[in-house]
Amino acid sequence: MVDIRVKICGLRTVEDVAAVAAAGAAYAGFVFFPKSPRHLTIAQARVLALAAPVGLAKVALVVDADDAALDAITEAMPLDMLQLHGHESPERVAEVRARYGLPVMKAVGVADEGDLAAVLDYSLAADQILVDAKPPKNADLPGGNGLSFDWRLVAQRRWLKPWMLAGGLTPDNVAQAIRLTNARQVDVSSGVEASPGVKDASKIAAFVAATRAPAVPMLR
Ligand SMILES: O=C(O)c1ccccc1N[C@@H]1O[C@H](COP(=O)(O)O)[C@@H](O)[C@H]1O
Repeated sequence: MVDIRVKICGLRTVEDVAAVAAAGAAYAGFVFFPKSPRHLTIAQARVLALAAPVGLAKVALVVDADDAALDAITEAMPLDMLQLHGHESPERVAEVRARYGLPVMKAVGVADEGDLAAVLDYSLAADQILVDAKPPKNADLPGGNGLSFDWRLVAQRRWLKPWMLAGGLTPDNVAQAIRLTNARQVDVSSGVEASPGVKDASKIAAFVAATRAPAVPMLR
């Protein structure tokens, strides 16, 4: 069976970190975006990053962050990856990667086929691509909205860089999403919450377990 690497994003407590590690996820995501119910101060995130066990990769999610903000985050805590979830250009992605010496994952919002061109645009600059649902116009958040896109758009795609599927994934639909898209990495935030910003350990465990289970054939 292929080992699917799971990222659980938007952790806010040390209990969340423990639940993510116990479930066997590969990545823990910390959100630095004040409008998000998952936003952390640097001091809060530092506590969580230091609580993460060896082997759980710590990802800082930022949205159009400037160097001052990234300096403060990266100097305060050990990190394994930066996730850029705003309108960062390929040039800015390359700049961030060079300045901080960390792998960079660039989020690309997808609503239709045309949006996939951006995956190529970022493929040289970024280490990984996060293929997420495009947020609705006037949404407060550029991600973490619990919305999915038509997975058939990325079905069986091969790209230059490793990619991660996100957007509206849940314990109930992730196996089907993996089967349809052949994604080897998946990312979830609201689908494992009891309420916005409040993670549910049983949903985290169920989500990771669902990525390990053989997917049932899709009914057409
Ligand atoms: O989670 C957030 O609050 C967030 C805020 C700003 C940008 C991105 C955010 N989350 C990312 O979006 C994906 C998908 O979220 P969901 O599962 O549909 O709720 C999430 O995994 C984060 O990487």
